Amino acid sequence: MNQEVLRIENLSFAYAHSKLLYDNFSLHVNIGEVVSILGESGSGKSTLFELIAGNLKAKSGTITTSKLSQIFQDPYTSFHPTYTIINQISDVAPLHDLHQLCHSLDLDPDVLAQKPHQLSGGQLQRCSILRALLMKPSLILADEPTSALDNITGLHVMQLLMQFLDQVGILLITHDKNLAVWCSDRMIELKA
Ligand SMILES: Nc1ncnc2c1ncn2[C@@H]1O[C@H](COP(=O)(O)OP(=O)(O)OP(=O)(O)O)[C@@H](O)[C@H]1O
Repeated sequence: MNQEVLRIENLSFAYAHSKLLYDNFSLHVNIGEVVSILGESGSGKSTLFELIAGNLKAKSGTITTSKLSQIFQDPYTSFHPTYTIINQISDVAPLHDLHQLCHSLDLDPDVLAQKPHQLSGGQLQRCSILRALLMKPSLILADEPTSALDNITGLHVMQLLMQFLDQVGILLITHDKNLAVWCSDRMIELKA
């Protein structure tokens, strides 16, 4: 049976004094699925994540979500610059599966003792995925997780993330249609 990790039903939302950005919008994500959200700048992709994360309140409709973790576009701004990676990860997540996950993510555990600027963008984005997975989510919201990386590194990071689809569903924001076609079960194109 499909295990649903996100259900959005008849969502409507507008920022104050602005036109409706979402009007009766519905979407669902199951474990094992990658659902991509595409759309030009200003079409409301980041706003959707803010609504799902509970940082914004819908005007009407319902959003039902399982435990979620987020991965952001720029790994350098996802970590505090002055603390080591391991300090920042241990602040928010239990470390039981750390070594096994490092292995799956092709990450040398020694890099976790470093500070963010000492790592490459690809290494640091794998650290963001590590942090997200240690929180044991069933839903991952990934906002342009590969766009700060070169194509080959980005594809590798996406492949590593997709290994965990037996445990999670992924909602992916991307501008990259080729990436979306390659990795998605479903694609939703928002209009500005
Ligand atoms: N806090 C806010 N208050 C008012 N309007 C906002 C706010 N945040 C975003 N908007 C507007 O809402 C619309 C959708 O913005 P959003 O950031 O969700 O788009 P996006 O598709 O993620 O864009 P991009 O691809 O450039 O990141 C835009 O017109 C934007 O100007």
